[in-house]
Amino acid sequence: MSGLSNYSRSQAERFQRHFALAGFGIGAQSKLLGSRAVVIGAGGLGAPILTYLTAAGVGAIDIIDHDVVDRTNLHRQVIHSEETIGQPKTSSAAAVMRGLHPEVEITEHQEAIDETNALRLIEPADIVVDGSDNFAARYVVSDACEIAGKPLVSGSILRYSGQVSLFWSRLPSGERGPTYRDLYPEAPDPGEVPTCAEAGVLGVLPGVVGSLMATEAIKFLAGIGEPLIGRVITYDALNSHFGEFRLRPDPAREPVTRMGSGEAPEARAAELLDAALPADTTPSAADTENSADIDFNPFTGEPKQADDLTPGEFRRAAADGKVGLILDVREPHEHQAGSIESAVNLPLMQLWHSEDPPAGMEGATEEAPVVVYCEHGIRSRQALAVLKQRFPQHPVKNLLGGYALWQQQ
Ligand SMILES: Nc1ncnc2c1ncn2[C@@H]1O[C@H](COP(=O)(O)OP(=O)(O)OP(=O)(O)O)[C@@H](O)[C@H]1O
Repeated sequence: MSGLSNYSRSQAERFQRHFALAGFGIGAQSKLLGSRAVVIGAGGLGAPILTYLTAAGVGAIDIIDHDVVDRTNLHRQVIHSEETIGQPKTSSAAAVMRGLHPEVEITEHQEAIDETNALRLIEPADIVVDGSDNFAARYVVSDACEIAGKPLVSGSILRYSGQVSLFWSRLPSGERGPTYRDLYPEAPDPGEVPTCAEAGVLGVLPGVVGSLMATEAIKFLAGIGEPLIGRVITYDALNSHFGEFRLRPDPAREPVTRMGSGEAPEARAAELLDAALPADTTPSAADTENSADIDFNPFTGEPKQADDLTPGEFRRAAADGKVGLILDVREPHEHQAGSIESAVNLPLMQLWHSEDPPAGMEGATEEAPVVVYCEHGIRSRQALAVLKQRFPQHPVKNLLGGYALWQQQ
């Protein structure tokens, strides 16, 4: 379907404002009508995602959710209603979607996505949109998308804040794009991060974050604009603040090749680092002998930023008592395997979901800032962006090249 003559009168009327939109028009609309989105979760995020994908004219939408509608869902899951309490969320949502756009092809999967069915469920997707609310589902969906090379719009919310990104492991350029595992390599231990049921969530928040997710999916399918690849948007409703940080694939992370294989055993971490580093970015002897001269992160190739400290600069600052707090944002097992003396461990995931400044941050000053580090200086840059956004009064620096480079010296 490409020309206007291919549209029925009612469809032409329905999409008139898209046709009139400069940069969109009949071409982009036709791409939407010819595409298929697979949406996981018909809950808080799923409600705006499913509604807007349907209204925008995505031709086929698969809904995956195993749950039934509960009254506690209704303060945010606005696709459901009092009348559908007790009914499967898939059919409750599908009824609203069919009312909105009868021509959309809806497939209901009333089942939980897991390691056994994920590849089958996402197989028909032109884009996957994850509106689930737990780590197990997010890793399964991310791993399946990485294996199948599917683009994935991912979002999460808790309390008053949320985040969105578009992960695509197999970029059209042939390069590897970042995935959820590059943002959060491993799931936190059970109980480490509270759920929305435990910590609460502002009812309107999934409306904002889910709408951002729907926007990214629609842009991607319609082929317009700049996709949110390699960037993570953060939203803090309490302070009315949008932030953004960049995300790159971790070169030390082994690509996921089969379901359930995503988490590299701890014992292999060092081996993986050596094996996965691109040859031309391995720190040379000269680089590591004189860290003051390093003006790039040898693990990513990224140039040194104004808020980066080389290992040499960090050592000198620490020796002069000019470090307020050393924050290790790696996972606890990484911290236990070896860490910088007096560093406080606060994994990135916990940092992200915590509202309070890390203990000890209050004392940080321009002369003695917080220094944040991870294994290769990738997660720590995300932590730095989060800390700067939330607590701008406390200066923060990033350890260039992370623990791996510091230790090599
Ligand atoms: N593995 C999964 N497969 C499919 N759907 C899932 C999976 N895990 C979670 N979901 C669905 O994702 C949705 C997330 O919605 P939301 O975050 O609003 O939480 P909820 O589970 O409905 O509510 P609450 O946690 O308050 O009981 C839910 O409808 C849930 O059933």
